[in-house]
Amino acid sequence: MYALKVNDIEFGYDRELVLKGISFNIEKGKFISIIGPNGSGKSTLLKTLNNLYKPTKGNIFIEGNEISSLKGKDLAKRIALVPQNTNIDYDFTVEDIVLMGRHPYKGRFQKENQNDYSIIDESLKMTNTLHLKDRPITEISGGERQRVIIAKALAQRPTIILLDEPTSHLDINHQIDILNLLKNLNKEKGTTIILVIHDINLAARYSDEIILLNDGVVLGIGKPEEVITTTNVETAYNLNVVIDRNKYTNSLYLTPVEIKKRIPKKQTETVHIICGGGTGAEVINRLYDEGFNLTLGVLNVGDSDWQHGKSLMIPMVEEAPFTGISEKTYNKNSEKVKAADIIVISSIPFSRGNLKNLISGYEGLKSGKKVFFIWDYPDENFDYTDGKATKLINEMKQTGMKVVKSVEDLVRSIKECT
Ligand SMILES: Nc1ncnc2c1ncn2[C@@H]1O[C@H](COP(=O)(O)OP(=O)(O)OP(=O)(O)O)[C@@H](O)[C@H]1O
Repeated sequence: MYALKVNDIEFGYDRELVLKGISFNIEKGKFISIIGPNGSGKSTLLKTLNNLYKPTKGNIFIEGNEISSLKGKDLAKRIALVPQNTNIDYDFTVEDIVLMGRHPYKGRFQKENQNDYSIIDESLKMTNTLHLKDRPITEISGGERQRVIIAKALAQRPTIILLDEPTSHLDINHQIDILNLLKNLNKEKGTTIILVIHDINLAARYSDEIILLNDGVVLGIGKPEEVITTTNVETAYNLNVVIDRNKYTNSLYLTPVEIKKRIPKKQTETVHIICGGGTGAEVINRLYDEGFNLTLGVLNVGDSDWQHGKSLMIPMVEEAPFTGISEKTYNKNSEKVKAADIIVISSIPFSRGNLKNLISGYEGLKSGKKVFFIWDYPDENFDYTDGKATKLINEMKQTGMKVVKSVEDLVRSIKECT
């Protein structure tokens, strides 16, 4: 049985629909983030999941029960909402606030009993707020208040906790603190956590699954790597990004990149640059600024030249990270070589992995293209291919490949022959 089943729901505040046919299932014990641009409907969705708003179409099932069939207190024993703005003006103590979480378990006029007080203490302990128990809620910090509101939700003893931007207004240290607390709850108690969050990198790091909302519809749902793709982020946020893995946490890491304005095209020639590992950056910049049409290849996804190419939106032939060039990729690169007027080989390492890149350049040369090689190696011991690469380069030189000493040299030579 699913913790939550959402079946084609629609909802709007006035005439316009804000949720436009949303469906998804959430398994018990999952940690789920809902992300999406401002106004995409995240908070509204969360409120429908807590029955604060009733969908005009579709159904929501909480642990198999249709949400509207559950009485207020029965619903509150299953699901707790930590709202976005928790400004409390009255001088309630922290303990008073957390006591409110026991409301669903009490009859009218019934006083709290010992059991309630031990659950409150346990909730305060879990959120590391026991020491604040007698303090007025108005006199504690934002981070502490967020913990206390979570403690109140815990005192409700729900199986699902919904949180609307629990980390907004918190510094990075307290953001991590709150997310670790939620992750512990999720792991130790099996509580299903569903939170709205703006920080995509934190969502990717903590979540089992992500729901990406865009303009009231689900644009993506699934594991972080299935949802956080350049295409989805571009569609939802209108943002050009590079997606990599964080080397410390190994979670997806997204970096927005500036899209440089393309200068008016001055050249009609296309230059295909064979590069990698940062050897292409300067060549790319110079030829880009000169207005040439550029293509790049073969670059492993995540490579620094790959990132550079992405940020300038240059078409390129890509290979999976840290893998050799497959036959299919090699053929794609050959297509780009054929389509180009000029081939530039940057001072790529003479490694086995790069032999195929050099061979592509050689093919271009044999088919009559102008091929330039930037000879910018610090010493003589750079051939890791038992001499194969050196032999190839020598043959290419004899076939007419032009060797240049620097990028400056390259640009001058290219301009001379175009
Ligand atoms: N109480 C309301 N009455 C009328 N319209 C509302 C109300 N609350 C939200 N809206 C509208 O519904 C749409 C979705 O708002 P919602 O707050 O759900 O988006 P969100 O994705 O949570 O946004 P944000 O990231 O900015 O918090 C917006 O166009 C918003 O203006």
